[in-house]
Amino acid sequence: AQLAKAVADELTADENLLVAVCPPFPWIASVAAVVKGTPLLVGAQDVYPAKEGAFTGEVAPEMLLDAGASYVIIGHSERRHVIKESDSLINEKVKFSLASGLKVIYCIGETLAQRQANETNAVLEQQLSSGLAGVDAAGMANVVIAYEPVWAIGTGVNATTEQAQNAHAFVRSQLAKTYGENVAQAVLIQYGGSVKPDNAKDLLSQPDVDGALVGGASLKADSFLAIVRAAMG
Ligand SMILES: O=C(CO)COP(=O)(O)O
Repeated sequence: AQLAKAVADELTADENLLVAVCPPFPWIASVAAVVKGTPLLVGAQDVYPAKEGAFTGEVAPEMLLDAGASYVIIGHSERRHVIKESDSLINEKVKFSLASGLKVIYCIGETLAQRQANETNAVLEQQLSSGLAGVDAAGMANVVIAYEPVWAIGTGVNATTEQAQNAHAFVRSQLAKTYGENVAQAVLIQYGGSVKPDNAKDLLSQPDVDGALVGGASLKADSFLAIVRAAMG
């Protein structure tokens, strides 16, 4: 909550900029309390797709909304690869969260082996179609896509501006095929994976890179704010 407050204190409202922090579950309510009335929004890192029931250890969308979250990250690479969430569970989470009134940050991205095998676009296409199955064009108004190449997350090795732009342009072209050009242009596509103050400006200046999903560099107010400033241009 201290970190979120330090960030919120420095943020000025800007209609062209959305900034959210997504703390682990135990801190959502305390973070939401300190950023209330500021432009800083709050999200969760995961959710379970049920309103209520016997799902010990899981957290429902209504609980997140009640705690003050408006966003939820779904399909993060660690959920896919470490926790072994299936495409169908991820899709249930996306649909249920949207129906519950949460905005979704839907993460996709290829592993190093998939990139080296030239499978990046195929993986992105598959993750988009499976994760967003059943989401209509209106629903996409509440979806942000985060392109996070798995090999770039927490490694210090970010995608080059060209790799990021190519992947983002491909994602947008896929969205255009499914939802039409207007929806595709309106969807925010964030890049994530070793975003730092010194590479944020170059990455964010790419035409199809609309934002950043920041991990390690978000853990210090100074570096997170430097990235926010880079996003402001
Ligand atoms: O996974 C990420 C954000 O969710 C990225 O993490 P890093 O910025 O630490 O690479």
